[in-house]
Amino acid sequence: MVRLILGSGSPRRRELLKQIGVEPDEIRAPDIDETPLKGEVPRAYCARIAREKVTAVAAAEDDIVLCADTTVAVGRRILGKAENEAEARGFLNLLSGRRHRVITSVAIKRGENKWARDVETAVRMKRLSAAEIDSYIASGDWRGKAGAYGIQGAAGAFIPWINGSFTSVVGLPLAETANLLIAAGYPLYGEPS
Ligand SMILES: Cc1cn([C@H]2C[C@H](O)[C@@H](COP(=O)(O)OP(=O)(O)OP(=O)(O)O)O2)c(=O)[nH]c1=O
Repeated sequence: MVRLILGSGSPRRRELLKQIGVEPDEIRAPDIDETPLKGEVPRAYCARIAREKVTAVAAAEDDIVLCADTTVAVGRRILGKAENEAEARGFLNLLSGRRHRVITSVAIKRGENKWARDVETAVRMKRLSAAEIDSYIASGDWRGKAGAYGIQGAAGAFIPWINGSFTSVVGLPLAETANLLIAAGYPLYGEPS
């Protein structure tokens, strides 16, 4: 039986996999430097980080390792996870009333073989009032989330429109992830005949 290692400490990614009936055999959170390179654009950054995460997770030859990275992009600007309330406020002020992009890159390896997909979704955030920002910051729900919001929580009320993949915004694009897992030999819908 093939073993699946989820190379992610994100509870969202574990939940999303569960949604399609996938329970990892093990969780090994990668520890890499997530600093963008000088002049690096968001999509290239996100793709690089997901691939670095999967490289960083040690696994046996026949194990499948799955990693991902979610990055919020405003033009060429990369918004990762805010470190404190002030930074989170800054992110929300920047996103307020604007369209931005959420990119999730998924990377899988099995032995020497690697597979990857980058999924981009356009998201519009309504213009936020001071009261909305204050209340959201106080809730703490921004913590640990790229761009300092989680569409799956209270901030869902701030997002009137997306074009793309909802599960990708939450942290793992399930349609693409399912395809990658199957390509790597994971028996998602039973053993291949
Ligand atoms: C935009 C957005 C991001 N997020 C989350 C998904 C990711 O967990 C997080 C982005 O951080 P990531 O660096 O992608 O992942 P992580 O640090 O949580 O976990 P790991 O590196 O171990 O895999 O933001 C939401 O939950 N909802 C949203 O709407």
